[in-house]
Amino acid sequence: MDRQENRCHLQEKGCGGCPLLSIPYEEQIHMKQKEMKKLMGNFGKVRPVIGMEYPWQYRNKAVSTFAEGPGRELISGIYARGTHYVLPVHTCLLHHPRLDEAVRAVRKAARLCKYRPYDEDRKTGLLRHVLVRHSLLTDEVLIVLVTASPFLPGAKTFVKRVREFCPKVGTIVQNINNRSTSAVLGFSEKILYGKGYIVDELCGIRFRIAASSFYQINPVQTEILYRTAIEAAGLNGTQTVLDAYCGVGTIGLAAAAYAKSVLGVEKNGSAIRCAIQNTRDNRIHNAHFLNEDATKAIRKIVARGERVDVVFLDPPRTGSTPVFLDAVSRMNPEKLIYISCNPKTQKRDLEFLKKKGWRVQMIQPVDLFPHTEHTECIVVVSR
Ligand SMILES: C[S@@+](CC[C@H](N)C(=O)[O-])C[C@H]1O[C@@H](n2cnc3c(N)ncnc32)[C@H](O)[C@@H]1O
Repeated sequence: MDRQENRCHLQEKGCGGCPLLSIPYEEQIHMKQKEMKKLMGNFGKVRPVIGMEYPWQYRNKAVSTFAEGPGRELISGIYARGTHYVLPVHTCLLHHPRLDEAVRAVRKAARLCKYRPYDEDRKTGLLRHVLVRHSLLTDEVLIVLVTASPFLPGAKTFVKRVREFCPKVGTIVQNINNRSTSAVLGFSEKILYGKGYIVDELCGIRFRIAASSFYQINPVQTEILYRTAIEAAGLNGTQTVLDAYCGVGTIGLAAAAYAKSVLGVEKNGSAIRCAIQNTRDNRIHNAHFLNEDATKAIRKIVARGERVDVVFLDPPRTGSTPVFLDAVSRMNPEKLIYISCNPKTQKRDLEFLKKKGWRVQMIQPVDLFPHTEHTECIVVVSR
């Protein structure tokens, strides 16, 4: 690995995005292995962490926050560690280069349109953040411009300029966030240009990704994650599958070819609309999706006396709920495949399942987030 790549001027200025950057990647993997063994070792053998061949430029998503520069010019970047001061970011070692190109285009167009950054204290100005997503399949970029109020003066000129400066921009969405919050996105949005989503491919399946849908940020490692999880499920075409916390349907739709049927459950409405459309676009006839809280959905399934053979669950960082785990346990599937980006809450949930008589069969960490302290982990559980 090129040693030069381990140097970043942003880190010296206080960027907290890559806390492990100064450590060689092989050593990072070694540290993550030790960490996972310490955390999960009581459940059984922890397989070697699957690292990334080229652990750079892997991110398909970036968020840049607007602020005022020293000469009152519009700048954008990330908050310096532990502060509310925005560090200007022009390039990042972890971003796909198209993301930086798109953010530069937005900044340049916004300056030409004389847009001002939103000031949280004074409640003045317009622009809060820009979120960009890139598709490795089409090389297209989705731009989400987050504004504090709905009116975007000269929106047509803004769109024209952004497309001139970055021709790979496939769609531009305006998201309105007028709340006092650290959350990036607000609840309402309008499409300024294009279809409002981009299409990417994982495991041979095409996925629509809308502005507010969850989508894994490292597509190369995500393919490895999903293939490993689906293989570990041991599907042979006869099993019924539940994909809980399914996002745009990625795991369930990738597993559908090996299952009798798939039911996906997700509480984000726009993600579930994408999931339904993704089944149609990929001509998958044995998958269905439900827009509901996963805990409520599983309780209803169990109350109806129904059961599924295999459960994939991939909850948010907070993990699942005792009610969900209890209901799944009572439903008694052959296998649970628990995928998590937060092994601490995963461990808590596994301890709950252990008390109900479940046993861990496989622990497979996958490094989805090189140069950061985070690790994704697949755990297979059965009775
Ligand atoms: C870590 S993501 C996994 C998504 C998907 N499996 C994937 O790999 O792209 C967690 C998902 O759970 C959804 N979610 C969060 N809380 C939920 C709940 N209580 N019920 C159902 N879905 C929920 C989020 O919207 C998000 O899409």
